[in-house]
Amino acid sequence: MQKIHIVSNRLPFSIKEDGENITLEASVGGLATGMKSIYKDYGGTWIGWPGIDSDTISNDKMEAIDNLFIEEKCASVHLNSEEIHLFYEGFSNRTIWPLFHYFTQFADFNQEDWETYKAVNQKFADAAIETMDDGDAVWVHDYQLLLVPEMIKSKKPNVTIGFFLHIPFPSYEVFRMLPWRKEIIKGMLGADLIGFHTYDYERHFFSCVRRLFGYEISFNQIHIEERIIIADSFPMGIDYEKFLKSAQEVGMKSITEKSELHKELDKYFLSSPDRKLILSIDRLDYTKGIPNRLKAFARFLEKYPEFRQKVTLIMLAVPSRGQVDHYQQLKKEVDELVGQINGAYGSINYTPIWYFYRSLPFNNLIELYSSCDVALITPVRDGMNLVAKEYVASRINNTGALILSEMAGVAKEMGEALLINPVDDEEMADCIHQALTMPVDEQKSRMSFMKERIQRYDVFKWANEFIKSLKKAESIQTDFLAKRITKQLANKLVEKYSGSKKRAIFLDYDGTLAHFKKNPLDAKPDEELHSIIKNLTSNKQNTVTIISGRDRYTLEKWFNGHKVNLICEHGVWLKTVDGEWEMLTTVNNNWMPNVRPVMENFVDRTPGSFIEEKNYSLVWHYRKSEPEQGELRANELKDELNTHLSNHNLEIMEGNKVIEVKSGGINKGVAALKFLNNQPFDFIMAIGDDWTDEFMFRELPESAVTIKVGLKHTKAAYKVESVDAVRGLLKMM
Ligand SMILES: O=P(O)(O)OC[C@H]1O[C@H](O[C@H]2O[C@H](CO)[C@@H](O)[C@H](O)[C@H]2O)[C@H](O)[C@@H](O)[C@@H]1O
Ligand SMILES: O=c1ccn([C@@H]2O[C@H](COP(=O)(O)OP(=O)(O)O)[C@@H](O)[C@H]2O)c(=O)[nH]1
Repeated sequence: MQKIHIVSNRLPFSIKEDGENITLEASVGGLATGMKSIYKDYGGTWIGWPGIDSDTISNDKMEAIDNLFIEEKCASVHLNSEEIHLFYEGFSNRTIWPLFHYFTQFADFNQEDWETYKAVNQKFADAAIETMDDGDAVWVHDYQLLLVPEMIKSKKPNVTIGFFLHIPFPSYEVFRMLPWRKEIIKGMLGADLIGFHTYDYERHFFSCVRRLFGYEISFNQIHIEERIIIADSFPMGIDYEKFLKSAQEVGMKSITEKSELHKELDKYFLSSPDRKLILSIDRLDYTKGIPNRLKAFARFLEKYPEFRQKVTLIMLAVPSRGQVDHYQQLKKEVDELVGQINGAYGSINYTPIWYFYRSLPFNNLIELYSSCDVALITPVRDGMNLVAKEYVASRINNTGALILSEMAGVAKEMGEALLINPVDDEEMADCIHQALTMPVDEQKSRMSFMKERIQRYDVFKWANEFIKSLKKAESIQTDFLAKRITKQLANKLVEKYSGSKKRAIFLDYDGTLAHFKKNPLDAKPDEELHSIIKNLTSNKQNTVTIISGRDRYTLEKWFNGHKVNLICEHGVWLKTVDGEWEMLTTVNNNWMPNVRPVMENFVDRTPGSFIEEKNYSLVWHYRKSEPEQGELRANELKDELNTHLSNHNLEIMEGNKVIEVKSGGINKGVAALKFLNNQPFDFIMAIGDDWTDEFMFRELPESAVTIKVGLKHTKAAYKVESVDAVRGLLKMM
């Protein structure tokens, strides 16, 4: 990996104008802080939108701004009024944002917005492509740029791409509402590594990938024909030391050094020693649960009147996305609620809510964090929520209490906070009471646990862990490519094949010669496969064997007329070209009456699954079932079977969406060796796709050409990506 570039909607600087003078001001946000260490250390460029409407400024001024960005190793992507309206306010913030935060009733599905979203994503991708060399890596951020990974990958397959989603990834039941759901997933899958804040978002993503595309997922790897994609969770952190140090500095300031805000806070506490402050900070966004929070605060004042006059809520609402109607409506609602509550509970010398509708400079934020006794952070949904971590980091003596919504990603890491349901006014009101009356020892104990965690996993660690995984994703892909049969390697294998005189060729059927079908009986050989087998078997030097888990009647019917040997049921039966069926091993099936009812119970409980009965095995198929349920039940079934099988010499085999129970000691490896029977073959080749084929790969002599179909870990010497690639190779022979 050479340089690492960053692509995000916003650049990490904002433009400051003072008359004619234009300067850039560095953002202090978490993303900007974490990424600066990455793109500068790795000599990359940060590609993004400078945050201005290119229609509103002259070309000269735009050029001057671009040059300022270039000095900071940033490349700007210009957006005009229409693009800002349809891409940023439109598809990003009127479609994806509400939908991914479960505000389905707010989500617009507008074709024009979608078209512009695609076009603007292409603009970002093109800017990245122009900046990158082969071998570089790029880290793309967030929901505004979901299509960028695929757009880059399709033009530059030799760069490694990371993607991080900063907002929740919703459950499939919500995601499926999106008319362009497949395109969005395809866009993300252009990345080699996809990161989320929490495991819940990750598993929702996997579930969408499975349902929409049926791709195989093992552990956290998605297997697509020619690529492996890793998805993982990386909970974003903050610059812990910076918050801690700034809070220490604030604590040491003399009266004259203090800001106006800080003096006001001091005055508030001095006026009565038992006064308390509750803090609320967020962008004014409907996902942040501000109206519910206000109602709960009002309920608290109503339910615990002894706290009136003594407790004030400081509410900082930072203006955000003001052109989007739902944000305008929220502003109105919040203004009204604050007015009502202050009207109902306030007096000449007491204002229950101090409401600021603006952003505050960093130092003021620290003053608020360190002065407030309670932080009330109650989003209805939030990808992470860094404010919660910043509050904890700024509590230098470990006092204070954090009330946190269980719907924020950060709640997963903050088990010691007072976790609440953000729409439950009553619970929140009681929690406010609990926080305000919490003994100091308890505050310190809870706070110190949380602190330790956010100190360890800070924003730098977060960024470095992501890059480490990106490098791992790159090496997994390289390993695959090393075993992969390229055109060149295929030519070499064909040369070896042609130079040999007596050849044994073992071919698995499903997933190797034929694509999987929902109903296994539909996977019969097509014209192309018949002609491949005909061609291979017409060469007298070839001994071709189909070696499969299937029952003998099906294979005999399908390959009737071909000069091919058949090994069925994983090695129980053999039929040579002109011979009759013979058993390769002696087995009995007196265990079946015990096992069948167990499987039947699983068929009843798992819609779409069914039992296949072979002569010497029973198979439970779940390809047609709901994917997660199928896997869950498969594990359960294995567990249950183990308890029933202890008296028999049986084996449980896990194939591709099947669990097969058969007599022990039978497998494709044993069968292949018996078949070879020490004959002098000078070329042995075996191709297979699943776990049952690994027996063959292991047992055959080292000189054999063993080939795995798919990207999973294997004993085979080579890998090909698909059934079509297998057919391509066989056609060359
Ligand atoms: O760029 P804006 O439209 O002004 O919005 C500001 C940012 O809001 C979102 O923040 C998210 O990222 C945080 C850090 O990972 C996370 O803590 C929070 O829960 C998210 O909502 C958005 O994802 C960013 O792209 C915006 O720039
Ligand atoms: O006046 C303000 C208020 C907040 N913040 C910062 O805005 C970020 C908010 O991030 P969070 O993850 O909590 O929510 P988001 O707004 O990204 O959804 C935090 O780093 C705050 O310190 C800020 O810079 N100025």
